[in-house]
Amino acid sequence: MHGRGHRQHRRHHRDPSAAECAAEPSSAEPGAVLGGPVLVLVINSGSSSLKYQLREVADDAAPSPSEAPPADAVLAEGLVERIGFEGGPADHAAALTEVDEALADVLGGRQVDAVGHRVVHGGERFAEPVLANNEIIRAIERLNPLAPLHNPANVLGLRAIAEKWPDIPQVAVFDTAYHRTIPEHAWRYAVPDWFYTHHGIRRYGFHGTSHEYVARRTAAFLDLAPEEFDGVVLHLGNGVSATAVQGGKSVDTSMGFTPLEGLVMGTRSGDLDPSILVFLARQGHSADEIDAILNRESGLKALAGSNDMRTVVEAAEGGDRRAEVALDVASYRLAKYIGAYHVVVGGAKAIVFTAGIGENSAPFRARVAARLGALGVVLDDDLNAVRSKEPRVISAPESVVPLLVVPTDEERAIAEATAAVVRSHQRSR
Ligand SMILES: Nc1ncnc2c1ncn2[C@@H]1O[C@H](COP(=O)(O)OP(=O)(O)O)[C@@H](O)[C@H]1O
Ligand SMILES: CC(=O)OP(=O)(O)O
Ligand SMILES: [Mg+2]
Repeated sequence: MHGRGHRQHRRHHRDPSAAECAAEPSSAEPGAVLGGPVLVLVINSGSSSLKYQLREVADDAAPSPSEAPPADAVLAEGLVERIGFEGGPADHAAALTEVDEALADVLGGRQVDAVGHRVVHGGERFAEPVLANNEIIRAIERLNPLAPLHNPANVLGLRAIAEKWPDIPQVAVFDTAYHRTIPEHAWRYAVPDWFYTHHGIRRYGFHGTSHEYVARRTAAFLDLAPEEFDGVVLHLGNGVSATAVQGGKSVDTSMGFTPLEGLVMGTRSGDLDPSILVFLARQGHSADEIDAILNRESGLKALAGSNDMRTVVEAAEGGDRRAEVALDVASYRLAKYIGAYHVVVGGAKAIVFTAGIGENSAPFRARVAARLGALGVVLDDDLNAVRSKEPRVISAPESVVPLLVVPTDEERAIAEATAAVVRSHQRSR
């Protein structure tokens, strides 16, 4: 790993014979990948950061996480932060140039077969990953106002790559897609029809790539077919969302029209009385100000002064009252949703923690578990303290509903979806 300020680029060393064999089918001509491994560059652009991963997807890789991918599937990965801020690259195009430089070494003249982008908002139109062209990119751009922290950066990433590598197929993988199975009684807000018919205002839900991957991986861990899994998946990262999964499908989720609704997040408020917005507007705050306050200045950051769960937990352990209250508010709100979704799915077979906080913060998981006594949940403190990258049980054997930690891997899911789209496109030509 070498870092220049806010950059981290990591190259993974692998068996040279494997690299050679992988180099064979890779070419700018997408026809060459059919049947062979597909070399995918995964781009996950945030508002001011860009995560990437160079991954090889084996020809027999089904989009099922029941088996671990080969240890050497990831050739390189990295993170560029502070895009548009002092010390960071000027814009996403400049960030991509840095990624390009970091990858030049690893690729050594090879060309990637495809680029897979995480796109946060796919609106009503996109229910599946799609091959991106100018028209698709414009359609994604029209959704920018619905995911202001995310979609503009996703569009920039798609355009910058199209300019840099015009012949490489690009696939957009949508956070909203998995939630297209949510029934109308769960997606509809109780407002006049024109909200929906004129503005598309409904619950869409996000983090779908992660929720779907984790639901499938959990089913495999429990020895169930994906469609036999009913449970509650908690994606606790910078953005936080809970999904009610029934029969392997999303039937409700805590984020709504935008990724602001629902739970307490790093910098987002989650649920609040909508009258608060009207009140603030009447006090003279502009729409942009209100938007910025609720998306960037709220959540843990507002309650405890930091959006980083590690800092908040340390502060609470050191006796900081604001941090203590922040953890109480966040864990209480999460427990309420878990209770609701246990009802929604007709009895969860598991409650599953994932993403940065869910996978790593034993103290936060313990605070949530402590509020689930009415469901018969019993945490095992020793199991909860185990640090591992593997799916695991953290509840006691007598727990009526088991608590699990199941690591997510959005990059793997995006890479596999991208390879599948490119292959099916080739077959249909
Ligand atoms: N070892 C850890 N212990 C506790 N919290 C952690 C740990 N590692 C990461 N986190 C928390 O995870 C959150 C970020 O989650 P992540 O899934 O990486 O977010 P995103 O991908 O949305 O940027 C932060 O609140 C961070 O503090
Ligand atoms: C949709 C969303 O909130 O994404 P993230 O957690 O990456 O901010
Ligand atoms: Mg995330």
